[in-house]
Amino acid sequence: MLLNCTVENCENKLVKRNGINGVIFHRLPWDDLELLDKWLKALKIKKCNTSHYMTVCSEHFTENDYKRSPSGVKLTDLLHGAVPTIFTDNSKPQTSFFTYRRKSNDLGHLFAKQSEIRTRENNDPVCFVPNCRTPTGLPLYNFPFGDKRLLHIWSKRTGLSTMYDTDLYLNITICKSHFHDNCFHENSMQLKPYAIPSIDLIDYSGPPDNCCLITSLYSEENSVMTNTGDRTWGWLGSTEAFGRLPEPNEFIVIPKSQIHCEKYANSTQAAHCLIYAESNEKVFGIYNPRASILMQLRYDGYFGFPGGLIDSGEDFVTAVNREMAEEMNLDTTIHSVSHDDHVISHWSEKKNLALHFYKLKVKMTELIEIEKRALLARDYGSEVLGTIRIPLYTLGDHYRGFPVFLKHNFIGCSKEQLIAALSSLNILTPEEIQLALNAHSKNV
Ligand SMILES: O=c1[nH]cnc2c1ncn2[C@H]1C[C@H](O)[C@@H](COP(=O)(O)OP(=O)(O)O)O1
Repeated sequence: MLLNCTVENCENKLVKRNGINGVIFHRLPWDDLELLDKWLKALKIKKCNTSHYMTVCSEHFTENDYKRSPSGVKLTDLLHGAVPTIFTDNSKPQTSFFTYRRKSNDLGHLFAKQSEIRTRENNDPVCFVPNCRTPTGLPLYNFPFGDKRLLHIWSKRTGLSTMYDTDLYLNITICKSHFHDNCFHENSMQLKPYAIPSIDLIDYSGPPDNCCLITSLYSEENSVMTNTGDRTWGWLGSTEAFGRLPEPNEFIVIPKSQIHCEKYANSTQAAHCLIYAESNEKVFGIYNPRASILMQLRYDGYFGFPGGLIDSGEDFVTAVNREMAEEMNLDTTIHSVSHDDHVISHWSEKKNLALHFYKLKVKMTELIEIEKRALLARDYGSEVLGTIRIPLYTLGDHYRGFPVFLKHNFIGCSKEQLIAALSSLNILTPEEIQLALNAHSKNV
C-alpha cells in the first residue's frame, strides 16, 4: 500500500505497505474544526487546499502526543488536541497540497486527488471510458487512489476489472462528461470529495441522476449528501460494489507467518474484532453460555464484527481500534486491541481482500458499558444498526439458539472468524461447534 505524508519533503512522503518502520499516518481531525484549524496553521495549508486523503506521519508529533495504555505503553492513537509540531530541515510544512511532481519515477502523482483537474494536451491521457467522445479540452480527473472504496466504485462503474493495480491506474483518467452536475462544487469544475461517475458508463445500470455521490457510507463534513427522493427510495446504488455474499470456500486462512507478505499486503485490507466477556451467569437460570460475544447488525442486513477497511498507512491494530471508536464509541484509552490479540487472517483471491481478525476480552460489567456506549457511536443508526449478543446455547429442540443464529447471513468471512475464535478461545469445543453447524430444524 502506498501512502504519503502531507508535510513537504518529509522522508515518509512515500512508503510502501502498511506499518513499515513503525510510521503511523494520521488523518486530519475533520471532526474537530478548532483542532483542524490548528493543524492547518501548523502545516501552513489553507483549508481550500485540503483533502480528506491527507495524512501527517508520526514523525511530526512528540511522544507526549500519543495515548498510553493503563500500563504506560504508547498507543498508536493521538491524544485529543495533539497538533503536529516537529518539522525538521528535511520536512517543512507544506505551502500547497497541489505540489506533486509528475516525474515518471515519482509515485506522488498516484495520490493526486480525485478533484485534481488535468486538461488534455498532445499525448496526454484521454478519458478511460470506452467510446467516450469527449470534446478536447474537457477536464480529466485522476482515479481516487487515496480511497480504496471510492476507487473500487469508480473502477467497477468504468469497467476496469483489475483492482488496485496501481501501475495500471497510473495514467488513467476520466472526463467531466461522466459526472452529474451535483458532483461539482458550485461554479467550479472541482469534484466534491465523494463524487462518483454515473453517466454514459458501460457497467452501471442504476438510476443515472441520483447515485452520483456516495450517500450512505460517509458523513464527513465536506461530503455532500444527496437526497435520493421518493422515486429511488431505498436505492443505495453507489454502494453496490461492497459486501456481496461470499461464495463457498472463497476465503482461505493466511498462515500467521505470511500476513505481511506482499501478496496480501497489496490487497485491500480490513480488520475486525470480537469483543467478549467470559460469563457463567445462566440464561433463564438454565443455560450456561460461557461467554457473551458481541456482533453487529450492519447497514446491509448482514451480521458482522466491528471493524472496517484499513486506511492508507494504517497498521491493522490502529485501524481496528479506530473503527471500534467510530462504530461502537469504544473508549480506546481503556479498551484497545494490540498485535497480540490477533486471532486469524483470511484472504479472498477473487476479491483481492485480506481480512484480519482480533479479539478483545473485557469484564462482563465492561461489556455492558460498551453496549450502552455503542448507542452513542458516530456510526450508530447508519453503518451500524445494532449491537447484539450471540445466543451461545442450544435449546431443547437442539436447533433454536446458536444453530439458528449460524443460519443467518454473515458478511465476508465473519462466520469463519466467529467459529475460529470460539474454538481458539476455548469457549466451545470443536465438537460443540460442529454439532451446531450440522443442526437443522425438525419442522422443516
Ligand atoms: O466482521 C467482518 N468479518 C469479516 N469481514 C468483514 C466483516 N465486516 C465486513 N467485512 C468485509 C466486507 C468488506 O469487504 C470489508 C470491509 O467492510 P466494512 O467493515 O463494512 O468496512 P467499513 O466499515 O465500511 O470501512 O470487510
